Amino acid sequence: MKIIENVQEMQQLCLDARQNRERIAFVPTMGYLHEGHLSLVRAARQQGDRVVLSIFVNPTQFGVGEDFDRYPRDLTRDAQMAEAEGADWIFAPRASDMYPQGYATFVDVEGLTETLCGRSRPGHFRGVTTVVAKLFAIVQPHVAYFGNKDFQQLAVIRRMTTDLNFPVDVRGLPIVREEDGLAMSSRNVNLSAEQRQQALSLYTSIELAQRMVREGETRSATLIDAIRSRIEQEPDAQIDYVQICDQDSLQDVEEVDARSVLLLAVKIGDTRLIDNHHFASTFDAA
Ligand SMILES: Nc1ncnc2c1ncn2[C@@H]1O[C@H](COP(=O)(O)OP(=O)(O)OP(=O)(O)O)[C@@H](O)[C@H]1O
Ligand SMILES: CC(C)(CO)[C@@H](O)C(=O)[O-]
Ligand code: BAL
Repeated sequence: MKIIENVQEMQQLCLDARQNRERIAFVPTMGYLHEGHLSLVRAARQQGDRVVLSIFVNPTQFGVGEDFDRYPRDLTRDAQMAEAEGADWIFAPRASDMYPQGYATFVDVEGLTETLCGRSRPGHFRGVTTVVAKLFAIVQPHVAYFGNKDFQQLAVIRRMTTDLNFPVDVRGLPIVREEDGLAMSSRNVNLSAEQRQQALSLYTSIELAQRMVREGETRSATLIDAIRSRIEQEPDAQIDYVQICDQDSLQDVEEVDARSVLLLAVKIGDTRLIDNHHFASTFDAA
């Protein structure tokens, strides 16, 4: 496995791979890998001749006062984990090469970015779509893998890919959870043992909502009240949002059906966590 830092070198390797008719499967990440990321690498390994994993803590998607400096980083550990899963190339550029002096171009997806994380993190998705557009141009993947954990991010990236005619097959894969249900996240390492317990309230409140829906409750307001009460029992929890939205428009819905998604963002101490649940599976199981 090779680690490439240089933008031009990465682009040339990928151009050559495409010329050799190799299928490029791409997994964009911010590193500090866990099983969630590795599930994407495994899927990419099955589909691609070349598996490219990017590791880049993208400064443009962090707002002032957010956790850019605290974001966990360990390239040596990441490289070992990626190699064990069969990644071919790690692309780990420097911020000054991705955004050199004079950089002036940004990609903005309208509508979908105005709610949920877009509302509480102004400018966040502009940074995400800008860097993903750049990564697509550098890596030129045939297929790219993202996690459903970042449900809104995936919707925004699909919109951008369609609107800008990127010839990339964007795929979303299921949320990987710890044994007790906590969604895996690089940020989980920033939780104290006590906060780690409290963080479980995101998942237990999702379970509560599922139970209520199975028992016949479909009013979003009632479900959201129950979820908020559950999370508010935790002393260090501060709810950013609890919303139930249509899977495509991301607009709030009053009644839950098989197209609805529950989305949560909660700060536990200084650590902001997200999670979600698509109710299609709840209705299927009923
Ligand atoms: N638990 C998970 N299950 C499946 N995919 C995941 C999971 N966590 C992250 N991913 C996906 O991995 C990709 C890279 O995400 P990223 O590097 O931001 O990791 P992260 O753990 O989500 O970090 P953080 O939660 O701290 O933002 C994204 O497509 C994301 O949706
Ligand atoms: C897609 C992404 C790699 C862009 O920086 C990031 O937002 C992430 O890791 O989800
Ligand atoms: N996975 C989303 C990256 C971020 O929180 O900035």
